[in-house]
Amino acid sequence: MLDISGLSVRVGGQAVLDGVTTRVDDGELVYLLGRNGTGKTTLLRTICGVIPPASGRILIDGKRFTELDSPSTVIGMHLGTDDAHPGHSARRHLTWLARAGGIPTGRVAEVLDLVGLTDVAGRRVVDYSLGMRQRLGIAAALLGDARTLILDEPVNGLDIDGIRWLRGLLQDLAGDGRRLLIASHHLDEVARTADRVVVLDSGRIAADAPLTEFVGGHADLEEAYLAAVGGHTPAGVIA
Ligand SMILES: Nc1ncnc2c1ncn2[C@@H]1O[C@H](COP(=O)(O)OP(=O)(O)OP(=O)(O)O)[C@@H](O)[C@H]1O
Repeated sequence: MLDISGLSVRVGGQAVLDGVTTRVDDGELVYLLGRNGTGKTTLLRTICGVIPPASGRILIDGKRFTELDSPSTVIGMHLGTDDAHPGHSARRHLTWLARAGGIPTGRVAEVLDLVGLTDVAGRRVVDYSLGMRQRLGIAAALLGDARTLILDEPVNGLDIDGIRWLRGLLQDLAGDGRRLLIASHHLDEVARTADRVVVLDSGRIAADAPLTEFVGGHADLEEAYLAAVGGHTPAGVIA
């Protein structure tokens, strides 16, 4: 289980997350929604140990990130499409990540295959399209075969086939009992696959409910989302 409790985060002297409490259970596909600048990426980066929390607690299988012996085999992360050195090939990037994470390099070919990049694995990342870089980021997240997966807007840039492929992959991963927390603005995908949605608004949890319960009496997911964020102009960071 991924368990987040009373999490507050300050970035550049300003409060970005305030008292965030939620969890992702085994086999759950949870989408993190919210307006631009409301703290989704900050939450995902804090879960992945990139940003230290000001207060609160994040437990992954009962341990804090800093207590994990082999983080890449416990939590897989895709936090952006520009993580790879542009002059390196996908294969070289993943091999480096595998070595750094203590993962057998034989796994590289497996994840390249899983994301459909085998045929272009020798090409430099600078020549990759956004969709290909998304696939590479997803491959990196899958490298350690971790049971907790954190993905920041993985749908962006994927073509229609790619979106369909990713949908199936995410459902398979959740079906295997993995827990997934995914930030997204793509409500079509959320409506198709989410078990639960968590909505952030100005750094606080505005809603956290199973998809069917969240949509509830609203016409559709979009209406439910807009009701959850109050339909107001975003206030930016917390005062
Ligand atoms: N390195 C930083 N320095 C200063 N402020 C930052 C930094 N990173 C994020 N912030 C601020 O934190 C707030 C939350 O940003 P964050 O990227 O987490 O939002 P988000 O919900 O992921 O947005 P989006 O949907 O646009 O990706 C914003 O006000 C942003 O300006």
